[in-house]
Amino acid sequence: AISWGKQQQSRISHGSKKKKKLISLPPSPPGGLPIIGHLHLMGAQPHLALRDLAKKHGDLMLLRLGAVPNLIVSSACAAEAVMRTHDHVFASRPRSTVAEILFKSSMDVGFAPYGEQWRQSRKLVTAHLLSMKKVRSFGHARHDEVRLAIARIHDHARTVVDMSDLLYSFSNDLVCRAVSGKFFMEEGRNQLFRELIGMNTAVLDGFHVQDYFPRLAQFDFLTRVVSGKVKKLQERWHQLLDNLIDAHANKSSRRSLIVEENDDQETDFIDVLLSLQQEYGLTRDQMKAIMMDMFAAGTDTSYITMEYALTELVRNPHVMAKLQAEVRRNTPNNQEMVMEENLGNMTYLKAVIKETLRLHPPVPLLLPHQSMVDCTVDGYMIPAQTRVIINAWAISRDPRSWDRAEEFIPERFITGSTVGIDFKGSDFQFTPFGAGRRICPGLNFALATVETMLANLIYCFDWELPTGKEDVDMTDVFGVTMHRKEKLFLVPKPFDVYHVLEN
Ligand code: HEM
Repeated sequence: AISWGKQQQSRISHGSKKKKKLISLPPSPPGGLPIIGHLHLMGAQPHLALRDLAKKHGDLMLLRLGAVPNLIVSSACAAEAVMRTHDHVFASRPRSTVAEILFKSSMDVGFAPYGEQWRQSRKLVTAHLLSMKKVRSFGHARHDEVRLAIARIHDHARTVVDMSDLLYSFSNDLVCRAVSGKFFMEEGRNQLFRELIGMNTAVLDGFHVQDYFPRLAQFDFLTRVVSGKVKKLQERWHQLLDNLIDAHANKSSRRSLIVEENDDQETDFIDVLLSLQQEYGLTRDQMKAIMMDMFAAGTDTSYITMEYALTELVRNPHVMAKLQAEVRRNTPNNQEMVMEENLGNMTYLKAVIKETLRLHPPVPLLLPHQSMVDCTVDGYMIPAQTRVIINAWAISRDPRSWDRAEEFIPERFITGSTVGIDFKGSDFQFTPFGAGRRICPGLNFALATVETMLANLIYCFDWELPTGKEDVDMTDVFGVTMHRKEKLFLVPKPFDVYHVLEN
């Protein structure tokens, strides 16, 4: 345990009695209060508050939030120490009571502590649900869903369209379709999914006494009320997912299709999980926890990325024009849509998406990590069971790593000193998907979704702000995922895609 002495100095000794080497804890801001510790310093925008504190106290800093010690990581170098050099120590997750109820004792991937159960689920997800091959096999489904979304926009062309709602529905429907195939639309299930996913985000985002004051929580009335609410939500999820699994299990012919490992077919995640049940010894609860993870992790994140990308494009007309030229030049002029095979040469599109993720990482503090044993990082002692918050948002706007860090300049990924920097987990100044053992396994799924949709939005329409609007409000709302406060309303003007060459 950490001793919070006068200077928050817990010193441990190494070596023989004669040669004692003292190692101190990372610096800690003054002003910690009894009981709540540094909680009051976090405010409504913790990513900003933590960045400002780090400027004064260092890139590795220790904060006590309630009763829990938190290591705050605020530079590329410190992030590399935690997610590469000592990744094996920091690859666990802290206990989250809400996640434990929702995901039945953390049988999922995202909230599970490091260990055999997590390793198994993670292997299953990366090898069978989110592999590159599997992502490619959803190409038709993606095109279908993009086509539907584009048709909806056409229906409202030249009027003000709620693009936030449209992009959210698109993202939601695509993940639902990947998980449960054509069943997701039946009986209005996509609406039910939408409601339950929204409720998940709300409970996972909330402040929960038990996570900061574990001992107090057992006597806390509010904790019991919240737990009751989460249990009800969990029951609704389980009813829905049980129905879906049963419907799939009854279609034995579909299952035999997968046993043949015919991955090019669009087989949904439930089909795959059923076919792997024996090999992985999967229980129903595990299957449901993994499915819920896909909804929780896959919907908001992709939607937020598309919404910010479109917002930045509208605010930066020269970037929009350059991207539009690239997308229209690289799409054969007899096509009504951009197909995935056309995306290969669209370097600027990829740079625009990178720049969006740099300025607006949807998960600004990543998911919390936790140390499993005592460890020395950068000369500081980090005790076992320390929660770790990586301020990816601050790091990807850090002027020590980025020129004109606050500006939207996709070109920085094509020429200059930051060319070639990628988000795949080896450039620690840019980790919107995390890095190391806990890196997001949905990266390729997300990219395929965002690239295809964005290319089509830009190809099929010219975009304008509603009359009377000069700019878009960029206020963020902080949470596990951070999104724009205001909805994005835009006016789409259809582009005559068959006359690209003449133009
Ligand atoms: C632009 C979209 C996305 C972003 C920015 C994103 C970002 C992240 C981040 C930051 C983490 C935590 C990494 C860490 O702990 O260090 C994560 C974890 C995870 N993501 Fe994503 N994600 C996205 C899309 C998706 C999609 C589409 C899926 C699945 C369909 C997905 C599934 C997961 C899962 C299962 C985890 C937990 C991994 C683990 O704990 O081992 N993500 N993601």
